[in-house]
Amino acid sequence: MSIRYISQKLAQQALARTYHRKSHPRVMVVCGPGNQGGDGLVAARHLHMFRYKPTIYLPKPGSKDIYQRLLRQCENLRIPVVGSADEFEEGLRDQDVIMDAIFGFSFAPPVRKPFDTILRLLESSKLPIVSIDIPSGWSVEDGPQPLYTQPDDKGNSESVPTFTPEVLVSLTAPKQGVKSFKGRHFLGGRFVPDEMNKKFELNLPEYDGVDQVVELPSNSGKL
Ligand SMILES: NC(=O)C1=CN([C@@H]2O[C@H](COP(=O)(O)OP(=O)(O)OC[C@H]3O[C@@H](n4cnc5c(N)ncnc54)[C@H](OP(=O)(O)O)[C@@H]3O)[C@@H](O)[C@H]2O)[C@@H](O)CC1
Repeated sequence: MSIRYISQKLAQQALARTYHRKSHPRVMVVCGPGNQGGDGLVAARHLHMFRYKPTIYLPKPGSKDIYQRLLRQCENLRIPVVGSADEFEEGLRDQDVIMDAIFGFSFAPPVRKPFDTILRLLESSKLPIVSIDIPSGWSVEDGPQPLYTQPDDKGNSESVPTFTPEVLVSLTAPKQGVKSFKGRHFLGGRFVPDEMNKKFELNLPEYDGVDQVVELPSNSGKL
């Protein structure tokens, strides 16, 4: 089984440890077009299997075959999928928590449409947010930075707010840019060989029993 197939399930596990399905059953899973969006689709499927009520928002579905197949699995389970920003904004009124699976480590500013609108909606939402790997819009190296839209034909660009999630689920190892993160921070990806851990001085924590996620000490993006 590949790293991707294992790691995709971890976001659901970390969310479930923080937001119980009885208090927070409705989860809006916002999926980007890359591998992180694929992780979001797997998390949505697992949330469904664990009796949450996920809704998927796909502003720009990924074109890879695996992405399409992951989406098909969600559709087969009748997990609702919304495609427009209006539906998303409307749908947010009936949610308990947002899972941010928009951008991971391949995000490169400036922000292209329609993701500027989506990041604004997330920032203004009063709902708790669980981000996968790195909060969308943050720099993977430098954390939250001033963010702008791609310049229009006249060279004008607008500022786009960044948000800070309540919960972060780092995959494999926390990224440099989340050192300042102060919310609940989980790490998933119990598949790094000891040799690699030592060689790159990752200083990864021990996982308990057969757990696939481990909670990191509060206020510590650094291991
Ligand atoms: N690979 C692995 O081994 C593992 C990966 N894992 C997970 O995958 C994540 C990395 O996945 P990734 O590399 O596919 O890219 P990702 O961060 O999802 O987004 C790229 C997409 O975003 C888009 N986009 C970018 N910039 C943009 C902008 N300014 N404005 C608008 N759009 C923009 C860009 O779209 P496009 O250029 O196609 O329009 C592209 O398709 C990683 O963080 C972790 O979560 C785990 O499962 C562990 C194993």
